[in-house]
This record gives sequence, structure tokens and C-alpha cells, in this order.
Amino acid sequence: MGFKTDSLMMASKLQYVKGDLFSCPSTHSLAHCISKDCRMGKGIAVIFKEKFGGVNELLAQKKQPGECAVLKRDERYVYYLITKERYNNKPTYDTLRQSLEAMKAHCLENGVTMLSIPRIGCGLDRLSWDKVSTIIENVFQPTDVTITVYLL
Ligand SMILES: NC(=O)c1ccc[n+]([C@H]2O[C@H](COP(=O)([O-])OP(=O)(O)OC[C@H]3O[C@@H](n4cnc5c(N)ncnc54)[C@H](O)[C@@H]3O)[C@@H](O)[C@H]2O)c1
Repeated sequence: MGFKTDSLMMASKLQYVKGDLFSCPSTHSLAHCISKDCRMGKGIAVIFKEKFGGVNELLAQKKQPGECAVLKRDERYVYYLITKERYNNKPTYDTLRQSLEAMKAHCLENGVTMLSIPRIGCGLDRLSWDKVSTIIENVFQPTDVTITVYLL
């Protein structure tokens, strides 16, 4: 009975690792949340800005909330989920879902199957990981993308 039930359940797209996001394999693409103004003045976004630069390249993409800007760095893509207008706003679950859909489309078009993320939206942006993780599962369920969540 257990086998039958398990075989009907969909495999989770999320796996968890304790540690620093930036210790992930260099072949993994990365994603995090920012505002349309690309300020990246606080939180994990500061480290992305230091490591990958490209602020003018991101601004030039003119992405709106619900879209996703992207940089190519060596073998990986770095995704900037645009979840709000200004750095001092808070995102909604809806905008986050739309940005994740945009990232999924880019992953599928570009053969990305390994993605590492922090608990996006759930630090300074105050969303609930229970809800955000469910949204990520739903958006990526029909794909081959595996998402590793790094927890400090
Ligand atoms: N003044 C500003 O520029 C300003 C203001 C508000 C928020 N922010 C920033 O915060 C917003 C995003 O919020 P968020 O909650 O998604 O992000 P966040 O709070 O920066 O980080 C999300 C989660 O990742 C955790 N984390 C931090 N560093 C690491 C690491 N090295 N490895 C693994 N996990 C880590 C962190 O504890 C948190 O739980 C963006 O707007 C961003 O720019 C900036």
C-alpha cells in the first residue's frame, strides 16, 4: 500500500543543504530576489553584487516586477528575480510566482537543470518559507530542474 501511495506522489524538486550558498558547485546556476531598481544594498544581494557585478547590465534589461533579469557568469547563469518596484517595498507571493515562472522559462530554453538558492523572499522580505517552497515546487514540478536550498 505504501508503495502504491508513494508512486503516485510527485518527487520533490527541492533538496536542502546546510551551509553557505556560495559554496555550491560552480556549475549550479543561482537565484535570489531583488527590486527593479537593482539597489542590492542589504542582505544576500550585497554578496551577489560583490561577486558578480553587472548592475548596469541588469538595469539595461529593464525587467519589471514579475520578471527575471539574468547574468551569464562562466558555466552558470545568475538569476535576479524582480519581485518589487523599490528596495524598500515588500514583494507579494504573486509577483514572486511570476518571477519564478520567468526564470523557469529561461532555465528550459538554456538547458539549466541545477539551481541553488537561499530561502528566497524569506529574510528581509518577510515571506513565509512554507508558502514560498510550495510555490517553487508547483512552478518547477513539470521540469527536470533540481533546486538546492542552502540554509545557513
Ligand atoms: N536597502 C536595500 O537595498 C534593501 C532593502 C530591503 C531588502 N533588500 C534585499 O532584500 C531583498 C530580498 O529579500 P530576501 O528575503 O529574499 O533576501 P535576504 O534576506 O537577503 O536572504 C534570504 C535568506 O537567505 C539567507 N542567507 C543570507 N546569506 C546566505 C548565504 N550566504 N547562504 C545561504 N543563505 C543565506 C538569509 O538569512 C535569509 O534567510 C531584496 O530587495 C534585496 O535587495 C535590500
